[in-house]
Amino acid sequence: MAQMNFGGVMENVVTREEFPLEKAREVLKNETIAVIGYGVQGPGQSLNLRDNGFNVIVGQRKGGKTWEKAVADGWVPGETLFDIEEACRRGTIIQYLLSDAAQIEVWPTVKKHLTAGKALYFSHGFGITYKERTGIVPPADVDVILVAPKGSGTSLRTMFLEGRGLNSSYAIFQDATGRAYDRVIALGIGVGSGYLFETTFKREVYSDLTGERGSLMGAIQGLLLAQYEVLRENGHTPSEAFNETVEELTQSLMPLFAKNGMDWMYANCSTTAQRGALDWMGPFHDAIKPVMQRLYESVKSGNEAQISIDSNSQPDYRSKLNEELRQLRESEMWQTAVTVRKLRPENN
Ligand SMILES: NC(=O)C1=CN([C@@H]2O[C@H](COP(=O)(O)OP(=O)(O)OC[C@H]3O[C@@H](n4cnc5c(N)ncnc54)[C@H](O)[C@@H]3O)[C@@H](O)[C@H]2O)C=CC1
Ligand SMILES: CC(=O)[C@](C)(O)C(=O)O
Ligand SMILES: [Mg+2]
Ligand SMILES: [Mg+2]
Repeated sequence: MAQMNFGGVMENVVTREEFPLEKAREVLKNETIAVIGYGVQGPGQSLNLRDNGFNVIVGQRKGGKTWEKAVADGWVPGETLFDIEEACRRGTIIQYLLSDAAQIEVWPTVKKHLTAGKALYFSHGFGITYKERTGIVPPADVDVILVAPKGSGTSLRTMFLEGRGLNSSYAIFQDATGRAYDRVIALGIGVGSGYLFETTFKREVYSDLTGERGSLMGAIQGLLLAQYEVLRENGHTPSEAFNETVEELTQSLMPLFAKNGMDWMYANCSTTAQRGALDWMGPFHDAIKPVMQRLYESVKSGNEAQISIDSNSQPDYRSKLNEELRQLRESEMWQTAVTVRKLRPENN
């Protein structure tokens, strides 16, 4: 375990150098890893595990698009692809990668096959942390562990194929066998993580729900739209409003601060821009902070979890989500984006 200094605070980080793939294979050589669910994380994690030489099977509802996708990806029905119950029976490690709402519904089936010494693995602290709402309470004689890739399962797979790893956080909720640490780290390496950051189930779910509702997904759309609207309301054309709000951010300025920090991005802009940005970052911060605090409280109280459980357990939740995504796609700002993207050098 390496100790690293993050802005003056020391934290534990596991590196691939200290826990190489060969060691991970040795730790898990007698295990059958059953990946349950083949949505977004399921394919990324199971294919990386398979390519890394682990003994892995997939459990998925029979029929339907995701079963077909698993077959297309080379999982063989009756050999490495089973219905959920059979995969749970065969697995010594059960990677529970159904959507968080579906985990509640399928829990009785999984629980039945959690015999002594098995491990139950999550990629989110949701089910365990909000157990009063999910009813997910594992038996005391199994390991309960977490590896949460900090990004989409799609990126986990593409970055693995590029020979890079996506960073993940890891946690141990219950160590029944004395092997929970070795198991969780070996799985973290196996699914294609780069570095593994230590956390707890609760801290993982609180930060993850805040991040996706906040700067990563919810707040970013709110911020961009507010600026786009103000520009449009003041007579600016769609292309001008979009270029000045989104395109310049993602194509020019975001890569600069991703690479070398915000001060470096600022330093590569005009002195006029730097003066204005340094003056306005304060007011924006002060306006947004109360909303962030409200969001965190809503996460902590379980309110956000309950909203997601209630909506995502409706039979028509997929079509409702798709309808909301359609409205976003067809908004003027994101329709302008379609035309602007065509003008990028790589699309010409
Ligand atoms: N999407 C992502 O990239 C990330 C997801 N996670 C976590 O990983 C876990 C899995 O998430 P996703 O891959 O997004 O899941 P998902 O929403 O793509 O669903 C996974 C699978 O659940 C199956 N499923 C849905 N309802 C079912 C039901 N009632 N019975 C049986 N199967 C059902 C679907 O067929 C699908 O194969 C969750 O805990 C999530 O929070 C963590 C990091 C990123
Ligand atoms: C991709 C990811 O880590 C998210 C945004 O938290 C999620 O999909 O839940
Ligand atoms: Mg996340
Ligand atoms: Mg999330």
